[in-house]
Amino acid sequence: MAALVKDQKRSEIVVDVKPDMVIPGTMYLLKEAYDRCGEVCAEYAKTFYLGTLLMTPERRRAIWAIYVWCRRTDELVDGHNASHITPTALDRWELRLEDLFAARPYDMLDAALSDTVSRFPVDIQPFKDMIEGMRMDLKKSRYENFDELYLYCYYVAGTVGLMSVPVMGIAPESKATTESVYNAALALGIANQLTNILRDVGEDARRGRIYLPQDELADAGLSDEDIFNGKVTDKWRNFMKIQIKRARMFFKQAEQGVTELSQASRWPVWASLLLYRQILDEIEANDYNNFTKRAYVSKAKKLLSLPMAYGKSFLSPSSHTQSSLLRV
Ligand SMILES: CC(C)=CCC/C(C)=C/CC/C(C)=C/CC/C(C)=C/[C@@H]1[C@@H](COP(=O)(O)OP(=O)(O)O)[C@]1(C)CC/C=C(\C)CC/C=C(\C)CCC=C(C)C
Ligand SMILES: Nc1ncnc2c1ncn2[C@@H]1O[C@H](COP(=O)(O)OP(=O)(O)OP(=O)(O)O)[C@@H](O)[C@H]1O
Ligand SMILES: [Mn+2]
Repeated sequence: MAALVKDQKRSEIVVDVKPDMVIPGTMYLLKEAYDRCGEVCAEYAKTFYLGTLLMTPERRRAIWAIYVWCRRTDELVDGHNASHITPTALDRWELRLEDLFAARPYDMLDAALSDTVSRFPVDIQPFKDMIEGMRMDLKKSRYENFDELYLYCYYVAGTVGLMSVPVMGIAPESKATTESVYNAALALGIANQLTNILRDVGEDARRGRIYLPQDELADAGLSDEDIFNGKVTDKWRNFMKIQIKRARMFFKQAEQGVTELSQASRWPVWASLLLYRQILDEIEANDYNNFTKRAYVSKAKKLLSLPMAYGKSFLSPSSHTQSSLLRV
């Protein structure tokens, strides 16, 4: 009898969690949709893709779906058709986002994300904020101070951290507050974006954009002209040292949070943290010439980072482990 009650309960949960099981054929389409998301991720971001291969299958495909939505959002303002993009197009993209969160996806790739947000407690706000970041990017090409730049980084990258945590999961044994884990995820997004900006200074300048705090440039005795001329001077080196130091601070802040994630998610996040942070080392190795040289991490270094990340993934979450060790 007890077993029967148990079975009854279990099947209720199954129906609750997987409404798509009801329509024959949907599961097959959904698999196709997720597979396509995986292909897009593999094509655009080998490093992230590699990282996701280390996750559990459910989490992996959910991260792929999130990745693809972020990539499509970014392509709206950065891709080939970007010059035709208007704020109205972004408004339409936001309506479409609301629809997919309400289980009304427009296309296959949206359908994958729609399924993901029905399975994991992902909030719509960071997605909306990312679109807001793209709106900002359309109308703004200078940042007065770090506060303004931080806000931009939150919109386009901090949001990715917030979207990912509910999928990656916090370790059940972790004693860290949920808030502190989200703060670390936010910090990793900011750190990645700051690194991305420092790597791409020359490329962005050629598009008339300077994602560096204007007041700090002035303090260093630098002007927009200096960036457009792209000459590596001591003033530039000193400015860059400060910017790199700040990006590393955000990576440091993120480190504490990675350890609180569920075991299977720690390795890929460590891997992406270590890999992305090394871009900063490469900028230094290029003697701060980020005008004409693109800092990149060699294949060998990328490969070496994987076992390093694996090792770090065994650092245990904050729990009573330490105090109980002390008690022994
Ligand atoms: C395993 C893992 C790290 C998964 C996250 C994958 C994911 C959903 C990525 C989305 C990335 C994306 C397409 C964002 C759109 C805006 C954008 C382009 C941001 C830049 C990314 C770098 O991309 P790339 O090098 O390809 O740049 P180019 O376009 O080629 O110039 C960003 C710099 C931001 C990326 C930010 C993150 C990946 C946030 C990472 C934080 C977490 C995964 C949270 C981890 C949790 C804790 C507690 C630390
Ligand atoms: N097929 C490609 N065509 C054009 N640019 C590319 C291509 N592949 C990579 N890039 C550019 O070169 C940079 C470095 O590429 P790399 O393969 O090291 O990283 P990735 O594939 O972008 O992965 P991640 O973004 O996770 O580091 C990328 O950020 C991207 O801007
Ligand atoms: Mn990339």
